[in-house]
Amino acid sequence: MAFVQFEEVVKTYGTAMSVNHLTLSIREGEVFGLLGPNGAGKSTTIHMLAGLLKSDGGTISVDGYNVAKRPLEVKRRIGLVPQELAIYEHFTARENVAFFGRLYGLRGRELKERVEEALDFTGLLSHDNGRPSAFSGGMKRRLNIACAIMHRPKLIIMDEPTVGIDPQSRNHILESVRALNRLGSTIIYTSHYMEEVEAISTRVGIMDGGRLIALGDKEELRRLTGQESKLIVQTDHSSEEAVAEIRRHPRVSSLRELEGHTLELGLSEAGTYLQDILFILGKHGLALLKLTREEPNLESLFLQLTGRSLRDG
Ligand SMILES: Nc1ncnc2c1ncn2[C@@H]1O[C@H](COP(=O)(O)OP(=O)(O)OP(=O)(O)O)[C@@H](O)[C@H]1O
Repeated sequence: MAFVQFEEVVKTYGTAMSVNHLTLSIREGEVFGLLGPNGAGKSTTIHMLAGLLKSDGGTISVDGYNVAKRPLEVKRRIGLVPQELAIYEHFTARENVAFFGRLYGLRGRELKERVEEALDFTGLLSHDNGRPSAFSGGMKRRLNIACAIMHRPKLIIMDEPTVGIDPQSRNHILESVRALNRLGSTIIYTSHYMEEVEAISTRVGIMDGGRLIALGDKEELRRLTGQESKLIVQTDHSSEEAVAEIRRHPRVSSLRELEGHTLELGLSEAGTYLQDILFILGKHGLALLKLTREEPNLESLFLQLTGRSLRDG
């Protein structure tokens, strides 16, 4: 059974449909990446899931509990890391995490242990008495995460947790997403950074204009693009014989000759090829100057589905 289930969920603002009949199942143990440009409906979707926003139609359930009918059961299972920081500047890091722990009903030794655990997990233990006003943007985000995970939720929802932060904190956050998942939490993660989503998600949903326009694991999405991997080969000079021979290789499905003694090869699915190509180049006395492989990515899939770039928004 799905751990998170959206069934024909709708949210409208005035006449505009921000979420348009969304049906989506997320299994327990997944790191689910929700990708889409600004305004796609990602935040609206997860705010409805977390019970912060009422849907105008359809149903959402978490672990079998209907979000509208059993909000407390759902909230107990969810840790939401919001896009806007939800921490108190005048509390220390430790006081912030403890504050959220009390909201979740934790007291005494259990509270103390969980605070320790959450600070340690987010790498903030040595800054526990510092106040967020003196923290970097990345440290504030990590504190935001500590507050959201301290009750060990089964489902962690992160809304663009790495926007505008330094690379070190970004890596720390991505690493903690993986670690939380290994510890058993299901993760839903929104982003418009496709590299990030590609790197950490087990499955990806792509939203645009309130609709889910693609869904699958990386391999399924790659097949959706219908695009091949490309190999770009630059040599010191050109040879027609070498080109003819490479063109006949069973894995080479297309070949384009580019400027500067460069070939662009489209590669079909199975089988080895690199050894053979290098052998052909050597046989015809060509020296290899540069070799790069380009994989189709989520950006190209989005472009193909919508005719727009993800980054354009
Ligand atoms: N409170 C609101 N009132 C009116 N329109 C809203 C409101 N909240 C969101 N919208 C609209 O709903 C649509 C989806 O917005 P949403 O914030 O869910 O997108 P998003 O994919 O999360 O984008 P971002 O990456 O910018 O957070 C947008 O067109 C937005 O303008």
